[in-house]
Amino acid sequence: MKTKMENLEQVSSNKIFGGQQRVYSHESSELKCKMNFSLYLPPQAEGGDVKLPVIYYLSGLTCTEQNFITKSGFQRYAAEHGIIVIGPDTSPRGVKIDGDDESWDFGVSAGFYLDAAKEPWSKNYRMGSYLNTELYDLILKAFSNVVDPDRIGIMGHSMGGHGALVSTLRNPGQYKSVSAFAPICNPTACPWGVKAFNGYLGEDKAKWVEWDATELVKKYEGPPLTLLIDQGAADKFYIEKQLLPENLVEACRSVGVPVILNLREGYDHSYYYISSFIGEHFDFHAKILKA
Ligand SMILES: N[C@@H](CCC(=O)N[C@@H](CSC=O)C(=O)NCC(=O)O)C(=O)O
Repeated sequence: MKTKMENLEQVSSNKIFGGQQRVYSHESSELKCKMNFSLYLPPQAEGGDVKLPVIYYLSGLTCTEQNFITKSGFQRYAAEHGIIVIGPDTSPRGVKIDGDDESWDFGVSAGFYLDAAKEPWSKNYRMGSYLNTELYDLILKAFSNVVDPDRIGIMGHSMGGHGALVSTLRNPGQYKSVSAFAPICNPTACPWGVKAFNGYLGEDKAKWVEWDATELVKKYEGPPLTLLIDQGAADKFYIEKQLLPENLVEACRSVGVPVILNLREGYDHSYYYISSFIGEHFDFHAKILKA
């Protein structure tokens, strides 16, 4: 299938479950660097005469666009439901900033899907605007023959789960369905979040709450939404209180936002866990996006 944008380069394409798993690259104006993203076209996209729902999948710390497409097995379910799936990268790439590769939970591969406010990060680390405006608009334009702009959902894992929740709550109506695997639910109250927010946003905690799902849900006034949260009970990051799903559930209940928390006995934080339940998440999104 041809796209309508010259700023897009196809990096790879592999047939899987009757559809095409592709990777594209493009020059990002928000991030000021070249970025990859993955795109799965289910078999129903062939011919380009029907508009299909879309799900964005946001990966976690240390990931690129590759982890989800090679490890989760999502393509079987996307093909069954006829859903296009987009997977952005997790941070700007090829931009050298002092300290950007010193730790695995900050800098490269750890963009936290927010717009940094503090120098030197604020010039490039604008993953919030990149995801929710630049890439979102690019997909609508480049794949306008197959993408249904009114049926777009989002999901993610860990840092990407935080990104999915925050993107939905900050942009009411843009994503019609949302789910997350082991999300960082309350970053202002966990070590990963405190480190990232201090680094990217600075010391002003008023800025922090604007990127924290547990805080944002308390003020949510958009269209009705049900949050699906999945959590492995044996996940070391859950046990170490990096994820704090109970805080999000409590905040949702305090304001009457429906939330489902599935605690999965014995499962950890890995893609073994994600691949075990990815089908259930596709069922959840399909029910909303195809209603
Ligand atoms: N290096 C870390 C472990 C890193 C890790 O578990 N990353 C997760 C996301 S964690 C939250 O955002 C991940 O998805 N990894 C990629 C994969 O393919 O599994 C450590 O030392 O513990």
